[in-house]
Amino acid sequence: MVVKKSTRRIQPLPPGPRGLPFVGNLPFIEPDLHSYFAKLSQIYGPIFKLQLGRKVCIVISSAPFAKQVLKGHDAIFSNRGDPPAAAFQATYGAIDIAFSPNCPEWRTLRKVFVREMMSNSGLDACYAIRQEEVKEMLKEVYGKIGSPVNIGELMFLTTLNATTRMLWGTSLRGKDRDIGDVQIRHVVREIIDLIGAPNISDLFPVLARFDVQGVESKAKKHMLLFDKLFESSIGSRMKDELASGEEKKDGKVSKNFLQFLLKQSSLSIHQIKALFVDVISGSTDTSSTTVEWAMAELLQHPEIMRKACKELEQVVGNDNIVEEVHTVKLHYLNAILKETLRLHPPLPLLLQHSPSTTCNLSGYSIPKGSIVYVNVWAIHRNPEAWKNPLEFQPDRFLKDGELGDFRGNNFNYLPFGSGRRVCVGIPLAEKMVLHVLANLLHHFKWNLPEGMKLDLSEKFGIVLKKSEPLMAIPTARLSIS
Ligand code: HEM
Repeated sequence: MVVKKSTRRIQPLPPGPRGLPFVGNLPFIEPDLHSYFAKLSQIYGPIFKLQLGRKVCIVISSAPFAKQVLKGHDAIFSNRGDPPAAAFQATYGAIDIAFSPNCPEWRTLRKVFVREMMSNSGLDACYAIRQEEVKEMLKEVYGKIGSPVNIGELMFLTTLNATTRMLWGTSLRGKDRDIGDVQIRHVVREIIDLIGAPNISDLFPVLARFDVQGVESKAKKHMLLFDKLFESSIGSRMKDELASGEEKKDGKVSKNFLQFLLKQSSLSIHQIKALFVDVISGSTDTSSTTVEWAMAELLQHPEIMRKACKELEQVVGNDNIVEEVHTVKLHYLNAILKETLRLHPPLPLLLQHSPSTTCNLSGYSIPKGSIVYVNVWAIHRNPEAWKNPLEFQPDRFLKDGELGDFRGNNFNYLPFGSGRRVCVGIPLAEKMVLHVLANLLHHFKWNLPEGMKLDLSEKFGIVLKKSEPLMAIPTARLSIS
């Protein structure tokens, strides 16, 4: 009998540090994963492997590998694997956009959201809402002239109220509300923290049903409040006698997204709620951390802040408040936003990707179901791609327009990811962040509280935050208020 030897070569896994039996590399993991992974990539190269409990984790730290994952093999890698238990709870069983696998239901939900809410016409239809919320925010800051303002919180609540109004027509402001914006802010933050926190039950599937750290039960508890909020907004919308799809306010007719969603027979109520979780949690923490980092960098670089204010004077004029239409003409402010997203990408590792089948990347085998992180934080600081990468220099984006393409075509710059899983909220994020930032700079002069030193250190989580919230003191710049 002739035994034919297999000629197929077994591809190796990427290199990586040796771990211990059973737990793998878990005992050596440092809390700031983005910088820890960047350190490991200096030793093991642009693709390396860690064994975290029973899970294989692959970390990508270069533009060419990011391109292979997010473009070349995008169909395979545009899955999420087993989502963290907290994410599963928060998204009604991963039937949302962010944690669902790449499947027909996911594609439909993404398409509906992008086409109806994020299109130019969808966003134009609710411009008045965003403008009103920005005015509310300015009113609040005028009321705090001379006292410290928590910049991240200010942006968080502005985005939260604008978003809920765009979604279902009412904001969460007002003392007489059952569930207020501050309460929801707490829940959103808790849920995002729980999704980002290391959970032993996620890494050892045999432990999953024991919920060792109680992460799953905490997420369930927080979701009760969210669900109550959604139930009341969906319920009242369904009962609304004006369910024909229009809400009249001050004689104006405005539409909201829920009215449209309820008419889609292809979507279940659970999918609609899961989508709301995505939009609220996807928009608030990311946008608020971006504005907070931008303001922190501007306070650190007064000459850049002065240049931004000068541009505002020229484009907007000192007798006007900033409208969204102005923001496209604010080239320097746009460059400030891009530089902020480069140095402080709000999702430093994107969301986890996971191949639906074992796949080969430059000779390395990436096992089906492994967790793949793209360390955009490290890619954005690569000295081979960026001159003086650690310095805050918005001008770099003025000189070269293509450098700042954040829609996923430049693999050295991926603050919103790329490919099938690219962020669905880019148009809204861009509008809201620029609009708020422009108004904060145009209306007020900002200073740090007496004796306070600016701390630019980071705290890792799914969303990369400032370790200390930025407090800054406004004084009025303009005579209009
Ligand atoms: C500065 C603001 C924002 C930043 C930096 C940001 C960044 C990102 C990133 C990096 C991803 C993951 C891409 C990947 O996994 O490869 C993502 C996904 C996502 N973002 Fe954003 N985002 C922002 C604002 C928003 C807003 C305003 C919304 C909602 C209106 C939103 C909704 C989502 C959703 C639903 C996903 C999941 C997409 C999917 O898995 O198919 N984001 N975002």
